[in-house]
Amino acid sequence: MVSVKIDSVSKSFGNVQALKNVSLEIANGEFFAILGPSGCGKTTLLRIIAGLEKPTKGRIFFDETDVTDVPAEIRDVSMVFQFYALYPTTVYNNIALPLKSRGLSPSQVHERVEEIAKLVGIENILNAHVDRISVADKQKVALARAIAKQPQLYLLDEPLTILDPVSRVIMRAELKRIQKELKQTIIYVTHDQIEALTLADRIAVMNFGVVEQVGTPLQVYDYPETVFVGWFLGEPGMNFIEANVEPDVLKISGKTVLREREVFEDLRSKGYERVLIGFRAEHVKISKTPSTYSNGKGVIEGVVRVVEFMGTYYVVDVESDGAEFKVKIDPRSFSSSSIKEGEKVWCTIPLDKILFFDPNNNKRINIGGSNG
Ligand SMILES: Nc1ncnc2c1ncn2[C@@H]1O[C@H](COP(=O)(O)OP(=O)(O)OP(=O)(O)O)[C@@H](O)[C@H]1O
Repeated sequence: MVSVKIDSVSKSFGNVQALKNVSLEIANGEFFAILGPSGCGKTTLLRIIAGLEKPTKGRIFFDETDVTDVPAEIRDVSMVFQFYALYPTTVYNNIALPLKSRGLSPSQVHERVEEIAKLVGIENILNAHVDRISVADKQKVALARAIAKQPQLYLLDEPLTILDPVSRVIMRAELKRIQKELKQTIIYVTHDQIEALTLADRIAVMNFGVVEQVGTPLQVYDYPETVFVGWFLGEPGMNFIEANVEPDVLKISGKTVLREREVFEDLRSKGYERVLIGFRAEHVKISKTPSTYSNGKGVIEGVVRVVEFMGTYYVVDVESDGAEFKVKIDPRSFSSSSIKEGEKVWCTIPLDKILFFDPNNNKRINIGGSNG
């Protein structure tokens, strides 16, 4: 297994700049996810790491070795794609072929096929033709074949996207188990935040060819460095509202929502008169009884616009003088009769769950103390 260093990589296709100065370091044995919306450059980056695409600028290193000009065939990586491409033969042969080409003896091949099949959970279908197995099993065979190559690096490009929702959840858990046993470096491309958050040791969140943030799942979720990362992660994404900073209070549309001298002195000393406040829907407490701001919490008055039942939770859209935000509520602490559309509500947010962003560049402002 290897570590991977991506050093200032850019890639253009004609006028399209698919990657803009991307730098990342992936540690030995790390499960590293590249997460972002469609078209953000994830696949291009993976293909550059595999050697299937050349960067316009920048270098790629495996451990200390510069592999930028090393052809794909000798980079010793295994790729698993969204659409598996299997040999039209039995499951057994699909796993055995890479082993044979590595020069293993027939008995070694047999032993290893059984080992890998067991690891991936396909030991019962070894004799089946790949045309006759389920989509989820086909993806498992693709993974087993990748493992049989015993590469120094695994590259997975949306391997679960093709599966139905139920198989996807099962395979996600399986992948996590397999990775724990494999203990290999894996780079995993996905647009699915749940996959990235549940599987990865660290995540790079990308947007428009740029890496917006790299961090552990908790870091990127709790302390997004940019508005995009806050918005992209979470269901629903983070709320953002523009607010005015006064010497000791924060106001939204002229109404005080937070009184916290230290924080606002800090913001004003940094030159901010306006900021974006960011907070997650699940950190808001909604109430029909009036509440006022006090130390350690902010209060936003508003009117309920929409109440949506999402199965395991409710999302309430609240409007406050033109600003809108979402509140997430556990059904156990909510009866749909209690909060109705059109009603006035008071929404409380703990100060340590409020982040501040620069409205000019959409980056998070570091506040001394609890704000990351
Ligand atoms: N061979 C190519 N020729 C021209 N443009 C390309 C090529 N490959 C990718 N692009 C463009 O580069 C940008 C990034 O594409 P890429 O496939 O890397 O994104 P992605 O994040 O993987 O998206 P998706 O999840 O939809 O595959 C897109 O605008 C895409 O149209």
